[in-house]
Amino acid sequence: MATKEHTHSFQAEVRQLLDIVIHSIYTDKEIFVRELVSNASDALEKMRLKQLTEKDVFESERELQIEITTDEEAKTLTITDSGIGMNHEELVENLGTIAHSGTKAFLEKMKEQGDSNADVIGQFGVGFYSAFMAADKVDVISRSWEKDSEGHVWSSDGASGYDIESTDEASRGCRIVIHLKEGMEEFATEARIKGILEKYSNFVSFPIQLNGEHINKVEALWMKSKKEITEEQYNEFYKFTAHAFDDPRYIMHFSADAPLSINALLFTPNENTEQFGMGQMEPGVALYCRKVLIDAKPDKLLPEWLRFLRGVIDSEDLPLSISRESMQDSALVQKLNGLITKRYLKFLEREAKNEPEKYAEFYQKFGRFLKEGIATSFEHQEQLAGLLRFESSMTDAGKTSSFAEYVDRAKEEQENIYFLTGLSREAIESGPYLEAFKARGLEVCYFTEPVDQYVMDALPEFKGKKLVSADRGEIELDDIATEGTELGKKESEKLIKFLEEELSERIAKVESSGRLVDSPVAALTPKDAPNAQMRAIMASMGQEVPMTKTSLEINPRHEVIHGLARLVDTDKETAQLVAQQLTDNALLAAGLLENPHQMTSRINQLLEKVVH
Ligand SMILES: Nc1ncnc2c1ncn2[C@@H]1O[C@H](COP(=O)(O)OP(=O)(O)OP(=O)(O)O)[C@@H](O)[C@H]1O
Repeated sequence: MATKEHTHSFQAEVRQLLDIVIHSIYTDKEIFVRELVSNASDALEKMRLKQLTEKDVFESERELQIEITTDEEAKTLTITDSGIGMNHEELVENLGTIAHSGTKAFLEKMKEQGDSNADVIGQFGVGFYSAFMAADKVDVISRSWEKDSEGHVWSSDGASGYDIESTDEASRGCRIVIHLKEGMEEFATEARIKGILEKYSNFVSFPIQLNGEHINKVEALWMKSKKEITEEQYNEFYKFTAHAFDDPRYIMHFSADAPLSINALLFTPNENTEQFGMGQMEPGVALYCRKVLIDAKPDKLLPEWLRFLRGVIDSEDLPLSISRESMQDSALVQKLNGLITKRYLKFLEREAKNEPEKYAEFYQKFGRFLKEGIATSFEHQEQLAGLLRFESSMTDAGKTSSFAEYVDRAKEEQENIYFLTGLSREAIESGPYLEAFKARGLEVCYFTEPVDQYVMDALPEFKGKKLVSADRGEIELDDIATEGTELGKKESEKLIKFLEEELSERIAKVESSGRLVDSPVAALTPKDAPNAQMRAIMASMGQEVPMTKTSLEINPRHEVIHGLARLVDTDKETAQLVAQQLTDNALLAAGLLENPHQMTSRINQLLEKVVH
């Protein structure tokens, strides 16, 4: 029963805010339910803490919960909590002025923009006052937890001010009655409210009853300690949040207090659906703030190449009202992104070490994402490079290795890590480049996926060792003693001169080197020019492939080279044919031969000479 009447004016800033809220064309009006439920949950949490220390609590036996009722006839939505409540002074302070910084920032921004831009509400959230987006009158019936406190009814139409009356009929906590304005009747229907609660408030720690039905039955597992959770619970939670039918491959659950307060539960799914040609996955790690959903599919929370992860990240440090648009620029979100990505990669490092076979399976399905990470940004390159797996000239077919293992196997003074890209292990091993490295005991990593060319182009080094493609002309390899006598210096110079003249249209440079073992010649790609793999990718993408002349390396110990050197003096015509054919052979082996048509007639000419 009301006994005393007060009439209060809103602080000027509140009036300004309400004016914007009421007249805004912001479409996501449902967020006011989230804001009010979140306030109720905060008030309950404060009550829970009070009960630990205070003896004299009003209605101390009352259950801590949120009750929501809808009344279609009266066009009202009522949200009741048994939290700490507010006394007269607190009602004036909290619901008549603007206290929290988020709303202040909101008003600043509005002033800057000078109009009631719809998006801005979504960017900042306006807490309690958002109720006026849907209401033409709001009653707050509240009684503080303190024993000697009185109950009050705060009431406003969101215009100039509000009334506060005392009442002796209030229970502890807050009952907020939203009188819906015309066109907002949907918020008085049970189904609509149920949908909103399921979307935003599924994991609120206190029971939420909607018209007597308990709605939020799934626990916010990520806020609990690992020890309290069974594998079964994790799996069930994964299925619930990721809409999955199978169990996850990896579960990573951690919490941290510094530098940010984070509770994260991340699931790596079993299958990579992108492998089945099902299109690009959507990001699926939801962002929460103290168990209240901020965004179910934020696309800037983690790097794009982690889009396969599912689960939840909860950070107390984020304002509840942070929205999709403002997330991208939020320094906090960027920090979260960096921290969590690092943690996840560390997690994978541990898994790879402890259970290499399980990791190999993961890598087979999800390695592509790690490679995407290397190719698209520098930020986590070193960690990502450490997670790569590949076959090499020192592993058996089907067995993989890592860069760290490569470095362990290499001699300490070896400054480079050598690799080759190709279509398959066989293609690389039958190519012209490997023999020089094999003969010197140098390991070469094999990369056989088309995307590898981009990955290796983007990756300059691993832990101080340069990554060098073994088909590059500028690599200096030590001379080694192999069988056969070397061509004399004079003959060699003469032969090189002849070859450079004869091949000038196709070849930039001819050199004699100790690199080759079994082949008479090899074509090497100059520095910075696209190699065979890259040229194939460019051509398949319809890009113009630049003309680059390769250099030709000759093996001064090879019989064919010795023979050719003799022919230069004795039979120039045959020498020319042999030189051209050797070049074609080298380009063909390197995957660089663009015009094979002349080969057949040339081979026929050579055959004629042989059978004569
Ligand atoms: N159900 C409630 N029970 C007790 N106090 C409440 C309740 N709802 C709101 N309040 C008080 O009113 C204040 C203002 O609420 P409002 O929603 O505008 O901002 P906030 O909750 O502080 O900020 P935000 O919503 O951005 O987190 C709260 O800080 C709280 O003290």
